[in-house]
Amino acid sequence: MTQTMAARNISQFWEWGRKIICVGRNYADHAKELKNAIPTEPVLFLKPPSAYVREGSPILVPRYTSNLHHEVELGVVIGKGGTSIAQSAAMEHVAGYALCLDMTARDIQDECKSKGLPWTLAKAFNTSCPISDFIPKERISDPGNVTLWLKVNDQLRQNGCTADMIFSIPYLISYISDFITLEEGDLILTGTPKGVSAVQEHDELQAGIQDVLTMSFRVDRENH
Ligand SMILES: O=C(O)/C=C/C(=O)CC(=O)C(=O)O
Ligand SMILES: [Mg+2]
Repeated sequence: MTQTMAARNISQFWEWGRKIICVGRNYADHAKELKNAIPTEPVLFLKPPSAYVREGSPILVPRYTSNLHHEVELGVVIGKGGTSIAQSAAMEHVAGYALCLDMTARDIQDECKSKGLPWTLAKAFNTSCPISDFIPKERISDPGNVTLWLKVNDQLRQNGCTADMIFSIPYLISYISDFITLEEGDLILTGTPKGVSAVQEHDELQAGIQDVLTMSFRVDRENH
């Protein structure tokens, strides 16, 4: 019997087990609301692919946090890998976008920061990266100027524009690829604008990118 491998489809990149590279403090208004200095270089951290959660499944509040925050972000999906990518060529490496949440256990992050420890348990737990459907590149003509918003139980909490990013998407792709080889299917989370706040079990989160797409997630408590 011959077995054929199903062709991999970038529109399901979250199934590929690739890297999720996150940029922090990339909006001055968010850096200020958390009393952080404006960065002079991108702040990077990682999430594992097990962080992905798709619409229809809940965001689970880890049992060890009592302050889980939402952060709405534009995700950039890499279509062509590379190392030391020039800024001028960076957009050729983009296959498309996704609307993403960088769920953050803020109390754990604060504790890690005060002890000089990594943010892994604050940022990389299961379901810490809710994502929308894949958005083909052609559907967002200027990713450097789109609005992102997030509501909790119908109340608007975040409403920002990617034009306010400190480091642009081409700059981030070039910067990251100097240190970490980018591969097809990797996702870059480009940072969150101001308005982050706590979510609770049973909350309903809705988020959107301009007139391109919306997504919804329910919050549940982890029960093991
Ligand atoms: O330094 C802090 O207190 C918090 C930083 C973040 O959580 C950074 C982000 O993930 C972001 O800005 O999107
Ligand atoms: Mg973030």
